[in-house]
Amino acid sequence: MSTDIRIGIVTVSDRASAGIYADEGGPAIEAYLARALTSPWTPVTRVIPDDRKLIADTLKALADEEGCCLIVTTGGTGPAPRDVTPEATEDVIEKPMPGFGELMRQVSLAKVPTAILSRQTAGIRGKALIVNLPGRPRAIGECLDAVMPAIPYCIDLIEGPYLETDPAVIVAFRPGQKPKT
Ligand SMILES: Nc1ncnc2c1ncn2[C@@H]1O[C@H](COP(=O)(O)OP(=O)(O)OP(=O)(O)O)[C@@H](O)[C@H]1O
Ligand SMILES: Nc1nc2c(c(=O)[nH]1)N[C@H]1C(S)=C(S)[C@@H](COP(=O)(O)O)O[C@H]1N2
Repeated sequence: MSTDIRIGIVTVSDRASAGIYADEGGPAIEAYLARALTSPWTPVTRVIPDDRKLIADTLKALADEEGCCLIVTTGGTGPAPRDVTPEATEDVIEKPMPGFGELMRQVSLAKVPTAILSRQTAGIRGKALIVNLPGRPRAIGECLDAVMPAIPYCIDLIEGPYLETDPAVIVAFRPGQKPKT
């Protein structure tokens, strides 16, 4: 079992990558994970435009070369012509994990009726779990609160590192194990 926990954080936004606005999404994901995880980990961050091949190449590099066990993307999940993050994710994953998108849309719908416009998905590439989040920075906590309890066990199952969480923030669920409270 590796102890070097590396997590990819990818902002997919034409405007943030061009410097038209400051990227708030990547830092919000990093801040969320810094609160939720007690295991030491290293963020590997990227800010890139909405280009299908570039997104796919970035996800591949983070999984295969950077050794990230988890890669969280933000942005480019909607219906606009340039929104291609789910397609790029599907280009590189070996196993789709549709439950992530289903649950995130379900919880998001309680916050905003346009939650159904996000095509956010997730999947496994090698020993990495890739999870898409919508671009709006406030969507990050809304979505991660829902799926984070299942992420450490998912990473156990793909033979990644053991992620410990702060139970005051996220109670990680591992079947057969008493949850740490
Ligand atoms: N990375 C980000 N940092 C800060 N604000 C963001 C970011 N991504 C999106 N937003 C905000 O959320 C709104 C909706 O996101 P939208 O779907 O238009 O952007 P996107 O498709 O993710 O990025 P872009 O249109 O620049 O490629 C934006 O108008 C912006 O205010
Ligand atoms: N939790 C949550 N989900 C959300 C939103 C949000 O504000 N909060 N915005 C929605 C909107 S308005 C859009 S267009 C889609 C896609 O956003 P994206 O293209 O920025 O990824 O995500 C949806 N999902």
